[in-house]
Amino acid sequence: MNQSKERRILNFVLQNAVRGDPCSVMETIDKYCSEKEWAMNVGDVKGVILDKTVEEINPKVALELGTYCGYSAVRIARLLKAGARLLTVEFNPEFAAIAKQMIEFAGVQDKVKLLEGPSEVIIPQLKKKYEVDTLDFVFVDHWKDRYAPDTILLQECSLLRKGSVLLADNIIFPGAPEFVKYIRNNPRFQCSTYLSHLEYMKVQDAMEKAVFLG
Ligand SMILES: Cc1cc(-c2n[nH]c(CCNC(=O)c3cc(-c4ccc(F)cc4)cc(O)c3O)n2)ccn1
Ligand SMILES: [Mg+2]
Repeated sequence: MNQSKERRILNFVLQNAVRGDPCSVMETIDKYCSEKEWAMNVGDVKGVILDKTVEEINPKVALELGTYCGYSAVRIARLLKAGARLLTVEFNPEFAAIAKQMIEFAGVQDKVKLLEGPSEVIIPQLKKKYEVDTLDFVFVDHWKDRYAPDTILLQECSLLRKGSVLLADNIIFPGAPEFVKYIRNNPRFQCSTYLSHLEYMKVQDAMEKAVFLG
């Protein structure tokens, strides 16, 4: 049975990147996906916006919705300080299996917990099952029609505190219009938009940063 694109990406990393070196893993994925096969990693251009946001917040507890191959989990985890952790949620079992190997190869597995399942099931489990109090940072990068409902669910589950930061990918392409409408008109969030480009393409995209005001 022929290999998936995600398996080809992982194999390219295993054969070409430096084990235990997160930057090498990121560079190798970006090389493969810009030269050989496009894939929906946040990528090296929007990745810098993600880096700056994580460095500014220096989160103790971070959540990622949409692991995919683990590119942004590696990207975020490499910046986390000792004792800080990233919980990342992936719905697709094949993607989760690839991401697990990617995260381990990069050597950031001690900072990352990969949770398999749909966001609407996992989010309500974070407090009791995964011992989360509140989230300092959330990277929203999963199904675009789940951005708004899951932002509401995070609030309903009391997972956000004054100053929690959400960073949402793909605000322009593929787009998350319900989320943009919800978050920009919501007095409980302070929003800013970072114009950029879709990963590995000249197509315009953007990221939305939303600070929860409590
Ligand atoms: C419900 C639930 C879901 C998840 C979940 N896990 N993994 C994902 C991946 C979601 N990501 C995307 O679909 C995505 C798509 C594009 C794209 C596609 C096609 C184009 F032509 C152009 C751009 C670009 C991107 O940057 C994206 O992020 N969701 C996890 C948990 N619970
Ligand atoms: Mg994305």
